[in-house]
Amino acid sequence: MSIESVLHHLNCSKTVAFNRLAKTVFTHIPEPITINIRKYSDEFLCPNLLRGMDYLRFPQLNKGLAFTMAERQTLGIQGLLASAVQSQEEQLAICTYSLSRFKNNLNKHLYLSELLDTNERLFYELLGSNIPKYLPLVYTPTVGLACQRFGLVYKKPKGIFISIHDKGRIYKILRNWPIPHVRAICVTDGERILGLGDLGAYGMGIPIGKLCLYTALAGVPPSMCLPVTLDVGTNNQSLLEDPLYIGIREKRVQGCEYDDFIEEFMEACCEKYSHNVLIQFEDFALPNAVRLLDKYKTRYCTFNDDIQGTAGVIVAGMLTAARITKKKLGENIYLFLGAGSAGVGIANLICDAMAQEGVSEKEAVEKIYLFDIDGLLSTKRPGGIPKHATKYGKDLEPTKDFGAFVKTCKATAIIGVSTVGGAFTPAILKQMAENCERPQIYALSNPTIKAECTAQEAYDNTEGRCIYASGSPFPPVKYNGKEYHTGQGNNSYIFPGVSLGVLACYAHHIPDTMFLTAARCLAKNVTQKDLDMGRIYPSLSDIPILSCKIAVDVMEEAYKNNLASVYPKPKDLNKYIADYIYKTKYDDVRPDFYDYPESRGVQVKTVEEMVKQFKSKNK
Ligand SMILES: NC(=O)C1=CN([C@@H]2O[C@H](COP(=O)(O)OP(=O)(O)OC[C@H]3O[C@@H](n4cnc5c(N)ncnc54)[C@H](OP(=O)(O)O)[C@@H]3O)[C@@H](O)[C@H]2O)C=CC1
Ligand SMILES: CC(=O)C(=O)O
Ligand SMILES: [Mg+2]
Repeated sequence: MSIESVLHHLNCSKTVAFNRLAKTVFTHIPEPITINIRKYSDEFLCPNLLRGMDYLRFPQLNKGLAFTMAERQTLGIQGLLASAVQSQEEQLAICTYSLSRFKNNLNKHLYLSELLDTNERLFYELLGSNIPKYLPLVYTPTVGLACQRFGLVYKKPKGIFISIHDKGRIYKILRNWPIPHVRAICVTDGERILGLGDLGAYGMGIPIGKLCLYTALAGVPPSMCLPVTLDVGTNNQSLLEDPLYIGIREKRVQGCEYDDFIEEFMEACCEKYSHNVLIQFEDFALPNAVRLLDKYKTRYCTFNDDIQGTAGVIVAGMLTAARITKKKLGENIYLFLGAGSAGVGIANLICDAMAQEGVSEKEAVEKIYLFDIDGLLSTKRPGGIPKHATKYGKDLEPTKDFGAFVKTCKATAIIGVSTVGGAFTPAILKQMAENCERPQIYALSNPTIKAECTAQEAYDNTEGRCIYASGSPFPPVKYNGKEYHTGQGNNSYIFPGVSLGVLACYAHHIPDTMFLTAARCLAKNVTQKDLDMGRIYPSLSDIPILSCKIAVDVMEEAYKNNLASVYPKPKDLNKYIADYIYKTKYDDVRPDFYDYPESRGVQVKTVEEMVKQFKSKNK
C-alpha cells in the first residue's frame, strides 16, 4: 500500500494522519518514506491540524476537567471528560492532596512524573506553588533514587537515547523528537550521576530533572528543552547484570571512538537545531567533563554545569559569607575534599573572584588546597597531580590525612565535593571552629547520603558558629534553643538563570565570566533576613525571580561582549525576559508550543480565540 493510498483511505490531512498513525502505519512502510517523515514531523502538533482527542492526549495542551463546556464543544471532546468543570486552582488542590497521600518520596516522584505526562501546565503550576517542598521530589535527593530505579520508573519517552551503535545516524535520531524547535539540550553519558557513580542509561533521570528546573525555576518554555542520554555502555557490573537495565549491555566505549561520537553529536545538534542551540553537559565523569568543556566551550554554545554552575553558586555563597565574616575572599584559606569537576571548577572561579579584588593569580592559588582520593595535591606525591588541577599542586610533603591538614593549613573554609558521605567528622568540624570565628562548611556532595556532614552535625561541632551550606536539603537545625534553616549550595540557583539569559538573547558562547556575573547577582540578592535564618542563599521559592535577574545580567554581559544575536538589543531587558517566560496559568497563555508554528508563519488560533469564533458562529 502506498502512503498516498493510506492517507486517502484515512480521509484526513496528511499531517494529522501522520501524527496519529506514524507508529502503526509508517513502521511498515519501506525506506524511501523517511523523506516524507521528515517533512511531516516538522509540522507535528501544528494547532490548526489537531483533533479534539489530541487536546487530551498531549500534556502540553491538556487541561483535563478545566476545559470549559464551550471549549469541549468547540474541540469535539464533550463526553470524553466527566461533566464537572474544574478551575485550575481546584485541580491544584486535588493534586496537592493526592501527592500528600504518598508516604514514600519515590512514589511522589512517580506521581509527579505522570502528572507531567498528562498535564504539563498543571505540573509546573504545582511545582511553582511550593518550590521548597516539591523541588526535592523532582531533583536531588529523590532524582538520585529515581535514576537508580530507572528501569522501573521508565514509562514514556521524555528525552532521546542515542547509543554508540547509532554512530553515523545521530542527526536522523534527533529528527525523531516530535517538537522541532528545541533551543536547549541537557546531555549526560551517565558516568557520574550525582555521587552515585556510573548509572549508564539510567542516568536519563538527570537531564530530565535538570530541564524540568529550566522551566520550574526560570520559565524556559518546556518545548524548547530536550533531555539526551548518550548511551556508550556502562562499567557498572550490577547494571550489566540487572534484568531491568534499559541501556546497552556493554562496557563503556572510550578513546577515539567516544570522542568521534561526541563530535558527531555536537555537530548533529547544530545541524538540526541551529548553531546557537545551548548544550548543557551534566554528570560526565571527570576526565571527559574537563576535556570536553575545554574542547567545546569556544566552538559551541555550551557549558558544564558541574564545573561552572557549581562554581557560580559556591562563589556566591562565599561572597555572602564575606558579609558575615567581614573578610574578603582573599583573606580566607580554602581546603577542598575532592579535586574533580566541581572542586576544581569552584577553585578556578574563586581565583577569578579574587582577581577582581586585586589578588594576583599566584597569591590566589596559594590560598587554595585540594585533596583527591590520593591525598593532598602535592608536587612530591608519587602519582603526580591530575592535569586539570596542576596549578594547585603544592610544594609540600604528601599527606592523606585531611583531618590533620585542616589544622596545618588553618583552613577557614572546607568544601566537600568528594562523594564521601560523613567525611567531615566531628573532629574536623571542631578543628574548623578552632581555626576561626565563623568557619565555612560546604558539604556539597549529592544526594543526601553523600553529604560530607549534615547541617546539624556542622552546628553541633562548631558551637553553632559555622556558616553552612549543603548540596541536598537538610531539615532545620536546632541549636541552643534556636532554629536555623541552612541553605542549599546547589547549582540550581545558577544554571536556570544563566540558560534563560543565554537563550533569550541567542548568545553564541558562554564564557566563564558569565558564571561570576551570576554569582554576584545571586549574592546581591541575599537579605539580612536570610542571614539571620542561617542561610547564605535566598529561599528556594525566590529562585524564579532570581533566575530572571541573573538572566538580565547575563544578557547585559552578552551584549557588552558581542555574544548576543538578538538585535536591536531590547530596550527593557526586564520586560523582555518577563514576556519571554513560560506561563503556567491556563487563562493567560496560549499553550507553549503554539509559539513556534506562529514564528514560522503558520496561522495560529488560541483555544480562547476558537471559542470566540465558535460562539459567534452559533449565535
Ligand atoms: N551541590 C552541587 O551543586 C553539586 C554537587 N556535586 C557533587 O559533588 C560530588 C563530586 O562531583 P564531581 O566533582 O563532579 O565528581 P568528580 O568525580 O569529578 O570528583 C570527585 C573527586 O572526589 C575525589 N574523591 C573520591 N573519593 C575520595 C576520598 N575518599 N577522599 C578524597 N577525595 C576523594 C576524587 O578523587 P579521584 O579523582 O582521585 O578519584 C575526585 O577528585 C558529587 O557527589 C556531586 O553530586 C557536583 C556538582 C554540583
Ligand atoms: C547538583 C549536581 O549537578 C550534581 O550533584 O551533580
Ligand atoms: Mg550534576
